[in-house]
Amino acid sequence: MTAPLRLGTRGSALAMAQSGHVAAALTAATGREVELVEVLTAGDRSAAPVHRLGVGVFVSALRDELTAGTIDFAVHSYKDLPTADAPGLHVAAVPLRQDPRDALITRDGRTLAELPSGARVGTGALRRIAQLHALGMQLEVTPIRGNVDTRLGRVLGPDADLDAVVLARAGLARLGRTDVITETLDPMLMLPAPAQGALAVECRIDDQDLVELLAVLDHAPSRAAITAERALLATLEAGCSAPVAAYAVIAEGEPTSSLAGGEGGDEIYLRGAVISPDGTRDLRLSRTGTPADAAEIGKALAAELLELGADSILGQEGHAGPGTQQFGSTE
Ligand SMILES: NCc1[nH]cc(CCC(=O)O)c1CC(=O)O
Repeated sequence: MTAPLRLGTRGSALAMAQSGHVAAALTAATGREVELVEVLTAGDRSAAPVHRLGVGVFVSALRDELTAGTIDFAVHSYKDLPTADAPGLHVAAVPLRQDPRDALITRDGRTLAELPSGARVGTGALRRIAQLHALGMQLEVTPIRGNVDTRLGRVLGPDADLDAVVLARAGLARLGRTDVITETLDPMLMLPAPAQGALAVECRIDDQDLVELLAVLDHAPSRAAITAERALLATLEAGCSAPVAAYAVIAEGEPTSSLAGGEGGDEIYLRGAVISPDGTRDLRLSRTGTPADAAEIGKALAAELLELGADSILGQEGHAGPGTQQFGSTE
């Protein structure tokens, strides 16, 4: 009998939900048993704001265990992964992405457009703070952090002190809590974080059997979308806590018809934004191409944003220079 595969996971409800989901899918597809191994990360131990904890608090502990061989694979929220490659490790699968949009949860059921000026909206992510300010609604944006329940408590709990919070819809979906959502935000107004809603299933690159086994979980269109979004982020030399947003959609083309002489084929549509935290500078562009060119499309869109001055917006944020590894999501 083969020993169960050891899946390292953080202990948070969200991490356990997504690891459990991947474990079940792998067992269903391959018959291999999977055992969850809880790993404590510095991010779980500290109450400090994530942007101060810095580098990869939610990721590096799992990667250390992977490299050391105490676990066989790990599941990350893809948007929390730094753009730099992790030596010796490989993202063996990008499963079907969940809805990547952000969700608004309000205390009294008002939609975003119905919030009065001065309404207190909680979010920790610079990307969300910037886009909320860019709406020009004079919202009072309040930094918050903590796990999903803590954040929801700020607006739904008995001690609610905020009018609204913004959270990733995908996180709520994985926890079975979409019932609390007042409004799923239009990406034209609130463009998601690069790779939001996607998972990365990572193992050691030299574990060839496992690389092949995990590939059954890969969803090619999701991987192409994430490739484009993260190429944009990497080319901007920005990290997952920068006020950078990107969202790629893959449209399936008509099957090739020899009668019509059509080429058919899928198309990728990538939208990207760089917004100053106060919302006064708001660069948004989009680009289309074929999914096979996902990385090039992301790079090209980033280059266009840089031509329009994206670097000076990112520079205001203590933007690190080339070669600097950027970690640490405030999402
Ligand atoms: N660092 C927070 C984080 N990382 C991943 C998710 C859930 C969404 C996803 O998997 O993309 C969240 C919560 C949030 O943004 O509300």
